[in-house]
Amino acid sequence: MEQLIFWGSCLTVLTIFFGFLWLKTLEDLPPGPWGLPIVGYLPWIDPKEPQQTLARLAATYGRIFSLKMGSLFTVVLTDPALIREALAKDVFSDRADLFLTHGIMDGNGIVAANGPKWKEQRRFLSAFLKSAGMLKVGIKRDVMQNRILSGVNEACKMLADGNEKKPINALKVLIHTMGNVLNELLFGITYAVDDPQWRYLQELAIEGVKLIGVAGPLNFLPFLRFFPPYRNSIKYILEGKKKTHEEYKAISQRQDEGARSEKTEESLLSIFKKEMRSGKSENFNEEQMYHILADMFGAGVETSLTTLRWFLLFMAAYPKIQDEVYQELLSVMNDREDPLLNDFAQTPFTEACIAETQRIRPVVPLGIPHGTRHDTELGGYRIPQGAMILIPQFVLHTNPCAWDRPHSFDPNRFIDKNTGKMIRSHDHFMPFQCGKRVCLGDEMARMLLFLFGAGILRKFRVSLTEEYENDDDLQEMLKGENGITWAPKDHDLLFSRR
Ligand code: HEM
Repeated sequence: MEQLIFWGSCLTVLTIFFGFLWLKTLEDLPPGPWGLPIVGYLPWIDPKEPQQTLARLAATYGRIFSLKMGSLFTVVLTDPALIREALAKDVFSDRADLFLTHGIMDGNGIVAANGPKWKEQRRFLSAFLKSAGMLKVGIKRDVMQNRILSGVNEACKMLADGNEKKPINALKVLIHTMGNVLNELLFGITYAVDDPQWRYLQELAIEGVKLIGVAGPLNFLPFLRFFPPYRNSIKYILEGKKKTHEEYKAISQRQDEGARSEKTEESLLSIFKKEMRSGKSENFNEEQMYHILADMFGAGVETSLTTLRWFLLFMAAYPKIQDEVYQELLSVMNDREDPLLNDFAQTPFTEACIAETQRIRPVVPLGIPHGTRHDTELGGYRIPQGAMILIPQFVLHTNPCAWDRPHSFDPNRFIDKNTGKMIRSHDHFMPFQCGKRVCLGDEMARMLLFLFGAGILRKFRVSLTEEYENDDDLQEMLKGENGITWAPKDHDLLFSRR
């Protein structure tokens, strides 16, 4: 009996001691909800609409809070000033240790890279995009404009070829045409619409992004990859990565064997290879080249394409707003059917509709996570090294203190009532994030969205099919679906020639 009391007392003292030590580790961390061992807060995160879970937590905990995603300590920032302060610093510029970035991409490419390698590759890509015409002014900008317009024209031709009473899934048209704008930029080639290899790459882009989400359990509990249904998803993603790299290798070999043109010489592939041959840096190697090309294609096409699909969907859902856009385009373009980048400054309502689409349906509603390089401090709290930093765009974009009726589609909120001009900067609007790692292609994204959006609406009236005449069905469809991006559910639209 005495022995039992002795061991019982020892156990109690040890429990209190270790409990105290554990509580000490939580001291000064941002507040937040408790979770369970191993899985953390994951069981409470709505897998279909994780952005809604974070919005609810933000309403309770405010501008900065923390939670465990699996065993990964996560800090969520919902205050624009804190976000700007953090993302301007080197210490917040890494990527968090997710299965997607570290397990599958192994820190290669640009999106998953960290430290000096990331800095070097970012500098190289930024210079490349500028030389390719991603500029606010200058002659080179026309090169980019023409490149995009050839995609817009092909898209409009494909939409016009359809019977205007027959609904069209715009995804198929846009992924081919917008994808080819990026193919030309990255490889100097475009694919024919029925090229089987291109069809496979498109399918991969459409299906692959559905399989793993930023807040998905696989990112935090990598052992799940051995169990169904995750096993099949990972198999598909890894197989896709391998086949994509094989296709890039084949393109590269064809060009080495003489299949060259002015366009291939100016492509990212060609410029990367020159850098590789110069031997200046070990980060310019073949493996990294395939990752960079895949990253640029994924980051450029998936985001812009999904935003454009949301835009067309909202235009179809709100025909009066669409008519206002059409009238504005007509007043600036008159008989000219192809939009130009210079029209952008004179079409504030069109620009406002694109911005409102990005506000209400940010394609990355939880943002692209960052990670901390070493222990640091933010907003008066301690942030440990290796923490994941989430910038939930959806929470910022729908904060009721910053936006009137945040869940209504209302482009006029971006129009200055006195001047009629577009309000370009808004504290709580960050579709491209900000700071050191801000989207590298933000200017090109604006060009793509305007030229494709205005080009299509100048030529076509876009409408919903009968399927969505009932408002409940429409609202259900507008909830979209979450993967790497938040995309509209599969749908068809009617395109009638103006
Ligand atoms: C509507 C379209 C787009 C949206 C909403 C978007 C949004 C974003 C966001 C939120 C990030 C993360 C920034 C961060 O980590 O702080 C990002 C990164 C990136 N974006 Fe975009 N993007 C778009 C289009 C493009 C285009 C057209 C390109 C290039 C052709 C591009 C290239 C990149 C790259 C390379 C990164 C990684 C930057 C890095 O890790 O340093 N994006 N984008």
